[in-house]
Amino acid sequence: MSALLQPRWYCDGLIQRIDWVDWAGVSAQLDAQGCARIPALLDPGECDAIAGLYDRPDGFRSTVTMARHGFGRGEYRYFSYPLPAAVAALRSAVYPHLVAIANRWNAAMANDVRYPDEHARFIARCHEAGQTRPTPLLLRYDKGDYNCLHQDVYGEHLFPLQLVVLLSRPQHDFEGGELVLTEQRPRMQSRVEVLPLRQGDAAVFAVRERPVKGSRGSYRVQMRHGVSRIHAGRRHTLGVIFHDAC
Ligand SMILES: O=C(O)CCC(=O)C(=O)O
Ligand SMILES: [Fe+2]
Repeated sequence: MSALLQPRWYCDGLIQRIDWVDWAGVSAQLDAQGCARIPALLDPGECDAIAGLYDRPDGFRSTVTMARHGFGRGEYRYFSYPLPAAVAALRSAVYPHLVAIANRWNAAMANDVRYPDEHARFIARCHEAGQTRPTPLLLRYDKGDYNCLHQDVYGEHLFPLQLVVLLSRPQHDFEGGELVLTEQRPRMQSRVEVLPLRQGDAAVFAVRERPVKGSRGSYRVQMRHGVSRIHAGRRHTLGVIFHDAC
C-alpha cells in the first residue's frame, strides 16, 4: 500500500514543507490578487501517487461526470472519509495558516463569522449543521475537457479559501488546461487571472468573494475559478476545500 494512504505520521515531510511555506508572502498575494501560488508543495512522487488513486475502486464517495451537470467536460471524484493520509495532512496542516486571512477578510466584508484555529473544530461546526460529506476531490481532464467557471459553495458553512495542487506535468503530460480565476467587481467589468502551475505547485484562492480596498473602505468582489480546455494529454489535480458538504 502506498505510504500516502498510511496513517498521518508518514506525512511528516509534507507537514514540515507546509510549515516552511512563505505564508506571509501567500497572505500578501491573497490580499493583492485573491490568489497565490505555492511552488513545489508536493514532490513528483507524491503527485504521481495521489493521481494514481483515481483508478482505485474504493476510497471515493462519488464520481461526477461534469458534462452531465453542465459543469464542463471531464470527471472528478470526491474522496470518502477517512481521507488518504497525505490529503488529510494537507487539509489540516494548511488550514491554520489561512485562518488569520479568512478572519481578516470576513471582518473587512462585515461578515461576523470567525474561524477556529484548528481544522477539526471547523469541521465539527460543519458536521453539527449537517454538512458531513467530505469535499476533497481528484479531477481528471482529457483532451477537449474543461471546467466552467464556478464557486465551490456546499452549504451555509464556508471557509473562504481553497487549495488546488497540479499533479501532472504541463507540456509533458498535457497541454492547455490553465487554471483561471475571474473577479467580478460591482458595476465594473471582470478581471481575469491565469495561474501558471508546474507539477506539485499549489494555488490558494478565494472560494466566493474577497475584500478589495477602495478609496472609501473595502468593497466585495465575486471570485470564480475554472480550467481552460485541455489541448492534449491528461491533467490531474487535487482539490482541497476546507468545508464539508450537505
Ligand atoms: O482542476 C483545477 O485546476 C481546478 C479544480 C477545481 O475546480 C477545484 O479543486 O475546486
Ligand atoms: Fe472548483
